[in-house]
Amino acid sequence: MTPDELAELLRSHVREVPDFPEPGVLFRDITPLLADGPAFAALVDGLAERYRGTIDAVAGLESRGFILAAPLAHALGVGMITVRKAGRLPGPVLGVDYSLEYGTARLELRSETVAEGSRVLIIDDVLATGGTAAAAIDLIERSGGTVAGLAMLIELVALEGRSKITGYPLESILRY
Ligand SMILES: O=P(O)(O)OC[C@H]1O[C@H](OP(=O)(O)OP(=O)(O)O)[C@H](O)[C@@H]1O
Ligand SMILES: Nc1ncnc2[nH]cnc12
Repeated sequence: MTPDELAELLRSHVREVPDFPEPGVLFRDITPLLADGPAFAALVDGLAERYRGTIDAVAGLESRGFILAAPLAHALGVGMITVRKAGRLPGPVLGVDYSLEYGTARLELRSETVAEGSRVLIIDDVLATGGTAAAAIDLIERSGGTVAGLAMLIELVALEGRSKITGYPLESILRY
């Protein structure tokens, strides 16, 4: 599938929900994509084709990133790293506080799950302000990994998340 075809696949399977989870936010909901077996499979296949042979692990960002990271890691035959919200992982963990389009949060990672010098692909559904992605980069690097790239299904360009992660290869399939 070409990048344009993948973008169209996404565009036709993402629902726009105004004022969720709070007034003023236009929420991009990927659940229609996940519920469509052939569409979800085509997306994972497209990502696997793009990254095959170039990475050693896939890091998924809780929780929607997990849904993408697990099948992609499986398709590539590499491990999956879980970057989780505060208090979910048994210690010892590394943690970092960050801000969201709506609210603040904390991400944690078990650094033992990142092999020294491994090339890690960070994946998530949406890049908004970039706070989550920047926090994940910080955790992977403090754990000894190398961030080989970031893959986002959707990039909300107006929120300028890309400016928080300069110097890292960031690819988004669909930009609004
Ligand atoms: O670029 P940012 O402004 O940091 O926002 C992007 C993040 O926000 C959403 O996650 P959320 O924290 O809502 O959690 P969820 O996946 O559990 O719904 C989304 O899945 C990204 O992880
Ligand atoms: N507008 C949005 N839609 C879906 N997920 C998001 N995460 C942060 N902002 C979002």
